[in-house]
Amino acid sequence: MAALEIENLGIRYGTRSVVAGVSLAVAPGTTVGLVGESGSGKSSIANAAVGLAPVASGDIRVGGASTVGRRAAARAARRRVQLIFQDPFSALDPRMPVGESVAEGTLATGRRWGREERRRRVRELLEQVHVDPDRAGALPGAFSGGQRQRITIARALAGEPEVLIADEVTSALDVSVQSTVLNLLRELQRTLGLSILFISHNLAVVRYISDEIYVMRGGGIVESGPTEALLDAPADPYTAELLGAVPVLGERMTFEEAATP
Ligand SMILES: Nc1ncnc2c1ncn2[C@@H]1O[C@H](COP(=O)(O)OP(=O)(O)OP(=O)(O)O)[C@@H](O)[C@H]1O
Repeated sequence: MAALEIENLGIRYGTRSVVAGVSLAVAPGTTVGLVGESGSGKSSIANAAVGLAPVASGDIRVGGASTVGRRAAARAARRRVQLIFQDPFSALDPRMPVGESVAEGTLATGRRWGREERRRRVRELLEQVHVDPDRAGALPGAFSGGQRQRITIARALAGEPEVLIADEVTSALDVSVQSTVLNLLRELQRTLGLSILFISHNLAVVRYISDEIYVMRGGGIVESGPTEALLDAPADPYTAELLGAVPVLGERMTFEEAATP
């Protein structure tokens, strides 16, 4: 069974349809990339998975359980998904010590936490994302953009998600910092067995991290497949166009070179 399964999804804001007939699956412990131009509906899909965008038709399931609707079972299924947003500068409350932000993330587990147990958990999570746990009392302003993004990842992990949705998580970061965040996600996936839906408009970034890729345009999927097969022989002209716009990561090219627009 897929960790995340989107079936024939339709999303409408009022009368405006922005996503139609989208189906995709993330197998357990894998990363699926969702790539496409701005406005193609990627973020709407991410938001719909956690109940922040209106599902007009179809279904989104986590481990077989539907996340759509107001029933308690759907709310519980939505808690099994954590979303990490693009902007590490606005994602953390500037007046709240980062350790408290991470501690808040544990609420999504639905369990009660003792004070000492939570404190230990926050330290462990910060260590997991390579942020010094002794800095848990510092405000977000004391950290760099890359560190803040890692702290938002720690907060998402605090909810013990089965599925992590990363929406343009590297877009606001300098290219030199992007690869450290991507490598962290790869490492966490290995150690925690996470399933990841990784959303970006940047094909080089998606290629670096994804086992499979879905290409989106105008609210629908135009093509999908295993990363290398899809990029070696794109069947859709739009994929070829996206591919033409970025240098290909090769043996001689570093991630930084390939990701620089
Ligand atoms: N809350 C909303 N209300 C109305 N329209 C919205 C809302 N959110 C997004 N849209 C519209 O839905 C369409 C898809 O937007 P979405 O953000 O999902 O695309 P995207 O591929 O993630 O693009 P980007 O990378 O720019 O965020 C756009 O035309 C956008 O204007």
